[in-house]
Order: sequence, then structure tokens, then C-alpha cells
Amino acid sequence: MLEAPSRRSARFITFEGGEGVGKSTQVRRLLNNLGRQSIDAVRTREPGGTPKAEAIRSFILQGRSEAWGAGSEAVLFAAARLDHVHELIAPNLDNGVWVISDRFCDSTRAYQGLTGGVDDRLIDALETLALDGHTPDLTIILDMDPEAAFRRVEQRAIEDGLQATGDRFEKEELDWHQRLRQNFLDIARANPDRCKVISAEQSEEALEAAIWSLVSDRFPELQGRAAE
Ligand SMILES: Nc1ncnc2c1ncn2[C@@H]1O[C@H](COP(=O)(O)OP(=O)(O)OP(=O)(O)O)[C@@H](O)[C@H]1O
Ligand SMILES: Cc1cn([C@H]2C[C@H](O)[C@@H](COP(=O)(O)O)O2)c(=O)[nH]c1=O
Repeated sequence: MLEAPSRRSARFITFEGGEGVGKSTQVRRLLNNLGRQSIDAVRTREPGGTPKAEAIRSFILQGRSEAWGAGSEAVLFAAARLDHVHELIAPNLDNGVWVISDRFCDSTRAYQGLTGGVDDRLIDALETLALDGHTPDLTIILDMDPEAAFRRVEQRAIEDGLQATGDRFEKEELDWHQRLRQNFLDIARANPDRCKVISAEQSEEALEAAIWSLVSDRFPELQGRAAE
């Protein structure tokens, strides 16, 4: 299992969890809070973050990889991650810019590995290859009941004027999402230093405050700074 290295001043923080738990919302809020403290930070996401990785994202999430099975999908996610790490994550960290990513390697372990049944040895090998040493310093796992999270996703679709059709993974059955939730909790238990679980069943503002408290406790350069 991954241990976070302490090699640089810029920090690499990832958000993980099931569908619709509020990751993107909290990535944005954390970025704003860091900006208010004059911390230079970029927001990114997986799959995606670079043009090549975004192309792989479209291919997978529109369902075109579905027939290939979870093992091939794990390889595709890793290919996207390899480009993302080399083209965006590593250069920013090397320049002292914090990187905040909406999903990263734990999603492959949770979705394709533990939920999709792909062998741990393949997941471990892909992770080593794609990360090339860029283990997150902190991973925040947002946890909530998937049924409640679905209601948020439906509401988001209504607000966006779209039909809630769902991507490749959002279409899975409820018990699949319940297993996924448990699998993220198991990943957190196996990586207690790097991963912190926070209940996402609270208001956006309360969750933002809980995340700021966690992040500022974790990194000495933020201590004593309150979110405004
Ligand atoms: N704490 C919260 N309470 C209520 N609604 C929320 C909360 N956080 C986010 N939402 C709403 O829930 C919906 C999903 O949020 P968001 O897109 O941030 O989740 P996500 O985890 O990134 O989703 P996905 O897995 O689909 O990318 C949005 O409409 C958002 O406004
Ligand atoms: C990185 C990664 C992602 N996934 C899945 C998880 C979600 O269903 C989608 C991404 O959509 P989001 O709205 O941006 O959360 O992709 C995965 O199965 N494996 C991965 O490694």
C-alpha cells in the first residue's frame, strides 16, 4: 500500500468517493481557501486533466470501453494517469504549485480492483507505473449513502436542464454502489496516514470547514490560518 513521501514543499491532495458525494464542489472550495492564503494551487480531475487523458475519459465514460472488461479499463485509466502525472501533476509540484485532484489512483483500486474484480497485482503494477513516485500527500474520502448521493446527482441534472442519464459507472445498480462505498472505506483503513474519511452528509459549508480543518492541521505551513 502507498505511503506518502515528504519530498517537496508543494502538496498533492486528492478527493475520492462514490458518485455525487460532492467531490468537485469541495475541490473548488478548497482551491478558493488556499488562494485566500496565497497558496498557489491548481485544480484537476481524473480521468482527465490533460488533452490525451481527456480523450481517454470520453472513450471510457461514453461506454465505448465497456465490452472490454474491467481489466482493460484499468489499463486505460492508468494510461490517462501516466500522461496526467507527467504533463500536469509533476511539473506543477516541481514548481511549488499545490495540486488538488478530483479522483486519482484510489478510484482505479475501488472501481476496477475491489468492485470490478481486477487482480490486486495488476492494480499495484499499474499504480507504480503511472504514479512514478507521485503518491498523494493527503487523500480525502467523502463518504455518504449512495441513494442520498443519487438524489443530489438528479437534482444537479435538473438544475443543468439535462436528463439524468448517467455515465458508464453511474448506471450501475444500487448494491454495486453500496459495495463501492465499502471499498473506499477499506482503502482508507489500509492507508490510515494518507487517507482521511469525512462524512459528506452535511451542508457544503460545514463540509468545507471540516476539510479546511483537516488540511490546515495536516500541513504546518497552513497552521494558524483560518478559512475566511
Ligand atoms: N454538501 C452538499 N449538500 C447538498 N448538495 C451538495 C453538497 N455538495 C454538493 N452538492 C450538490 O450535489 C451535486 C453533486 O455534487 P458534485 O458534482 O460536487 O459531486 P461529485 O462527487 O463531484 O460528483 P461526480 O461523482 O458525479 O463527479 C451538485 O448538484 C452539488 O451542487
Ligand atoms: C479515475 C477513475 C474514475 N473512474 C470512474 C468514476 C466515475 O464513475 C467516472 C468519473 O466521473 P466523475 O464524474 O468525474 O467522477 O470514472 C474509474 O472507474 N476509475 C478510475 O480510475
